[in-house]
Amino acid sequence: MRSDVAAALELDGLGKRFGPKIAVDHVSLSVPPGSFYGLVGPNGAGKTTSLSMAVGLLRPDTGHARVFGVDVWDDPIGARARVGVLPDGLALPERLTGRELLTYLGRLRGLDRATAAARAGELLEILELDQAERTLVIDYSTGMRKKIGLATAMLHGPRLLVLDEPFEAVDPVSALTIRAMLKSFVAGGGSVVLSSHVMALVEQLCDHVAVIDKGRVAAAGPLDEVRDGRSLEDRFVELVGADVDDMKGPSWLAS
Ligand SMILES: Nc1ncnc2c1ncn2[C@@H]1O[C@H](COP(=O)(O)OP(=O)(O)OP(=O)(O)O)[C@@H](O)[C@H]1O
Repeated sequence: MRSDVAAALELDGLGKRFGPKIAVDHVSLSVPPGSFYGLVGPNGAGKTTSLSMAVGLLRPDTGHARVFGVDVWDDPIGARARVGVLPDGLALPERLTGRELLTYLGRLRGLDRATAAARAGELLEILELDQAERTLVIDYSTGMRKKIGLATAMLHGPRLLVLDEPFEAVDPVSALTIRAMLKSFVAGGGSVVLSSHVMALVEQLCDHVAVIDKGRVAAAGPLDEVRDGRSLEDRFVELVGADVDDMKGPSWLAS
């Protein structure tokens, strides 16, 4: 496949088993370049496992993942240059300040000193982390870690961002900042794939969506096609087969 016409991200029959548990069962998805793609699914559906395989962090048992036509396992360096990743539970060097971390990672990714410093400063300011200039990453709150993780994903100027729950634990003002940043990234021709449990957010931000359930793709495509005239939440509940009438708390808590 030629990279100038390729999907931003293509998953082709990805599968992963952990012992007897089939976490991901032949997932195939195509993310068009320039799209804002949401991945939703119940807890344990296989979203994180799929995204980890998609960006080369976890080796699949079956299938392939390609970033702009570049196979993430055949050409990991080529693929990594094109994608920025916010993984679940990102491990960061903790004994650095946010600025030191971004500058260091920028240099590791081949940016010259001046560019690394300028991008670090700009990202810290946009994400409102510049106040934490003298704070070590180990002392960051969960939301601040999410924001610095997002900054590390963007630092090398990739054309695709793959973000596992980027809004989790982020305060509403920061969430607005991140949304605006991602929207302008897409408006400028970038592509975003993100997972989220917040249907309203996916509905507002994304133009494409995939519903993952029990390791499989239950539905995927343009948002309006997947919603099929309903809210995403209603469609989601319908697709994953939740019995809303049967939902109740423990009997001892009701009395
Ligand atoms: N390293 C692992 N070892 C064993 N089982 C795993 C491992 N990672 C994931 N699983 C299992 O694979 C399944 C899919 O997990 P995954 O984390 O991909 O789901 P998810 O859709 O991201 O869930 P959530 O929305 O709760 O984050 C789950 O049943 C999980 O317990």
